This record gives sequence, structure tokens and C-alpha cells, in this order.
Amino acid sequence: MSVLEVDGLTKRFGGLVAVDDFSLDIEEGEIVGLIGPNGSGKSTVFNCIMGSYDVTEGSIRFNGDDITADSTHEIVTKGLSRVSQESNPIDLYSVGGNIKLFTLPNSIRSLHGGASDEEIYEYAARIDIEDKLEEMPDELPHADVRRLEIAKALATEPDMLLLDEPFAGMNQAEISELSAQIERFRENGMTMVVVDHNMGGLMELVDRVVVLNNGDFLASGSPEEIAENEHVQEAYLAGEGL
Ligand SMILES: Nc1ncnc2c1ncn2[C@@H]1O[C@H](COP(=O)(O)OP(=O)(O)OP(=O)(O)O)[C@@H](O)[C@H]1O
Repeated sequence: MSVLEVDGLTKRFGGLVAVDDFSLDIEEGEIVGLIGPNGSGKSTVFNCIMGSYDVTEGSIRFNGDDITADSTHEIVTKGLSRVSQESNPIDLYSVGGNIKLFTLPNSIRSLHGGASDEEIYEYAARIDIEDKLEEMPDELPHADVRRLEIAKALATEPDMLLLDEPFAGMNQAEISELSAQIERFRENGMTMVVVDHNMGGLMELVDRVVVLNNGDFLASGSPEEIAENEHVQEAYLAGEGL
């Protein structure tokens, strides 16, 4: 069953067409890589899906439900969450406090003051930062700040995660570790779309790759097919290379 269906998505900023009639179908349990040269529209697609940008044309369905005009809060409540490119922890709160903040949008839980300590420990443990719950975000190494962002998204209890550049700024060992953690999410039933410029890390992780170029769909296939695709190579040669 399709979990996410993006149909004919177009997003214009004034005269600039950032995404042009783009469609994407994600099946339950898939890990799909969304790639493309700088400025090809990847983040704009995520922003449209999450309700951060109004859609110019097209529709977006999640679990069969039309979410095109929904607010971000409504979309998150329905089980779709995003890990942004930027980390934005609140430095006044500990790691645990930051995770707890993201459990508050759930109305039943917020009546009881958010998630319990056990639940927060559980979210942190899913991304291996449960021993850092008392630390302050500005004391953490970069990779743990990124893990905190993932833990915050997990705290909203998503069925599906959009991960925007999860490997950015990580070394090879950290990339391998994060890939293994993302694989574990899938084993526990999570569906994911991953945008990243680290092709090595991404290609090993994903089942399928979809390529955007100048806001247009360019290609879709297995990581091997995409690595060998001439059109994809040309698009990247015009940019930063595959
Ligand atoms: N809020 C905005 N206002 C105006 N133009 C925008 C806005 N957001 C994105 N764009 C433009 O839309 C196009 C697609 O940008 P987008 O950030 O989606 O690309 P991307 O593939 O995510 O790039 P990168 O890999 O560099 O993050 C670019 O030309 C960008 O300048």
C-alpha cells in the first residue's frame, strides 16, 4: 500500500518554478533516497509535504488521507514527521527536556504534562542517546545534536519520517552508525524518505532512488541503476558531481 502519494506537485515562488509537476509514491516500509543537484527542489518537496509551504498545484496524500491543505501540526499528528537540515535544539533545556517538548503536541499526553521519563528514555534509546539525557545540547558533539533532532521527531510517534541531510557533517564511522540506526527504524515498521548529498552513505541505505533536476523528475531506480544512468550523470556533471 502507498503510504505517501505526491501527485503532480508544482511549487512556484513568483516567477521561479522550484518544483514542476512532480509525482512520488512511497510504499510502506520503503527507504527511498531523493537526490538531485543543489537547488533542484528536494527541500521544497519536503516543505510542501509537511505543510511548511503552500502547494501551487497538485495533491499530497498520506495513508490515503488528503493532507495537501493541512497545517504542519495536523500532518505531524497524522503520523508524518520531518528531521530538518538545520538543528535547532533549545539550549536552555537538557537533551531529555528537548525531546519532551516534542511529545507535547499530542493533546492527550499534554493534558498529563507530556511523555513520562520512561517514554523519553525509550525515544532516546532508539537513536542511542539515552545516556545523554541530562546533558545540555551545546555540550554535545555534532553527531549527537543530529541524533537529538531525530529523537525529537521520534517523540511525535511517526509512521513515516522525512530525513533532510541526516549525514551532513558526519565522519564515516558516524555515517555507518546512523545508517544502522535508520535500518533499525525500518525493521520496526518505519517508512522513510532520505535527502542527502553523501552519495556513499545514501546509496548503501536506500532501496530506491528518485532524482530531481531543476524541479523536474529526472529518473527513478535502484541505487545501481541511478549510479549508471547517463542523464543523472549529466545533471550532476553540470553541478557538483555524483
Ligand atoms: N522560500 C523560498 N523563496 C524563494 N525561492 C525559494 C525558496 N525556497 C527555495 N527556493 C528556490 O527553489 C529552488 C529549489 O530549492 P531547494 O532548496 O528546494 O533545492 P534543494 O534541492 O533542496 O537544494 P540543496 O541541495 O542545495 O539543499 C531554488 O532555486 C531555491 O532558490
